[in-house]
Amino acid sequence: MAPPKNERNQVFLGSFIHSKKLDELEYLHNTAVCVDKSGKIVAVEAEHDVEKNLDTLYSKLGWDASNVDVHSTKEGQFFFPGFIDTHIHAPQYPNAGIFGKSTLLDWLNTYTFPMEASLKDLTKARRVYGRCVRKTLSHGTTTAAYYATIDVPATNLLADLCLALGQRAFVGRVCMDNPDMAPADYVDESADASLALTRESIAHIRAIDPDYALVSPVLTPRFAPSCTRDSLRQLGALAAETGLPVQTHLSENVREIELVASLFPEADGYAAVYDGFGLLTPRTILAHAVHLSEAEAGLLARRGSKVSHCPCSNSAITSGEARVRWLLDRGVGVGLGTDVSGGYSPSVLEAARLALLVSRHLAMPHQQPGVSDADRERAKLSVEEVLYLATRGGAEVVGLERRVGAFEVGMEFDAQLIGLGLVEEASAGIKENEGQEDGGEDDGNVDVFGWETWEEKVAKWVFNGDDRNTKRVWVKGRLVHTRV
Ligand SMILES: O=c1[nH]c(=O)c2nc[nH]c2[nH]1
Ligand SMILES: [Zn+2]
Repeated sequence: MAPPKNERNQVFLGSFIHSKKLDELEYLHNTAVCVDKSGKIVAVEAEHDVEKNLDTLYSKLGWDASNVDVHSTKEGQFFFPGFIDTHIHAPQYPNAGIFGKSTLLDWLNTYTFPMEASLKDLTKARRVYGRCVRKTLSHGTTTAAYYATIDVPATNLLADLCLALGQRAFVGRVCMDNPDMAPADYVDESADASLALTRESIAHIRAIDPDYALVSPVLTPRFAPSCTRDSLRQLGALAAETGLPVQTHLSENVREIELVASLFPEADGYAAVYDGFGLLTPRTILAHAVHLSEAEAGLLARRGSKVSHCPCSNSAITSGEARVRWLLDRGVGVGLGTDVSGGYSPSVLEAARLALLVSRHLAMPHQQPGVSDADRERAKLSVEEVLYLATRGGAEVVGLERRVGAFEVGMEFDAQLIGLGLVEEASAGIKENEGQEDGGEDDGNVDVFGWETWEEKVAKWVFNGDDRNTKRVWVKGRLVHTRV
């Protein structure tokens, strides 16, 4: 069941920050963003004198003031577009933080497949998926591209929960029909069975959300080694038939790449395997893309396929550093993925901060032999750039760039209200835990003294912020999370 529809129009007043382009944030102060009952932004009035102009604004929009809810920011607060997690495995959520010293292929067998298989139990699946969706919402994730499991009822349950809890989502039943790459109790019986089950899950999602207004299916071959040629061929045909998005993994780990070369010797590289089956489309989300060749990056750019950069996972399970600047320079769209639970954190803010740090590693002198000093320096991503990847970049990766990612007329209102702790002059250094003693809000690790520029406040949020700063979250104009 979907959350109740808004019966009222809404005006959000105060400071709004969003990406204008890759390296530029726009700061809109004293601004009114008007959102109609359907969740669409119908007006953005910058430098709005609130008291004077609200009535004028309502009459311009044909709104009756008695049917409008007004939300204002408090000092130190700002609205930011909701985050887009372009790659996350909901059934792996209980394993977040559990990976030891494993790398991809042994990690899959040791931790991942057993946990995913166990979610055939729908009681367990409900507990895990409910927590995962609520937790990601609390971190400001308004859109998530989820992998579920091979199990249809559990996959459908994840879609139901996203709709009920109000998160915009892509939900994919995982296809894996290669018995050599999976435990006996966690594998599709055949390529035909894999496709039939996938169609079943698509039909369920179409039944609960006919226009895919909030939740959409996504075709999900796990990765090339998990799938037979027959299932990859049928999935490519299904992508062409339905126009549905596709998500899979690409070039994450060196041993995985060797495995792909041995399983698909006819293909000229890992990306070419997918291309040969029609799976590189403008709606394809490729997670990781750490070790791509120049030819593969060119192929992705020509096909319009996009990359989900997962710096947390790539660091945790020792996969490597994806070259984000290098991909962007070649015309490949990039967004951020938490990749729970290869990645240990469900937070896209954490992914943004790690994307920035990993880009600094690429700029270090011992890295990338043969690359010039200037090009290494260019690898560095800024605060503005990683926030772009977390919002507009992600929207492009999941094909929603016209609908979400910024505060623009015509877009839908997917947003988070961010609050940063202001250190009071009078009490600073006197009381301990002053927030709690005052009964005030817990603003976590971000301390703002009042003299910072807005650019500095945003940088402090990116490096020290967490879900304690995410006070409220809206999807399509509906309030879906309030920090208590
Ligand atoms: O990060 C990853 N997580 C997975 O679940 C997976 N499966 C194949 N390749 C994978 N990579
Ligand atoms: Zn993954």
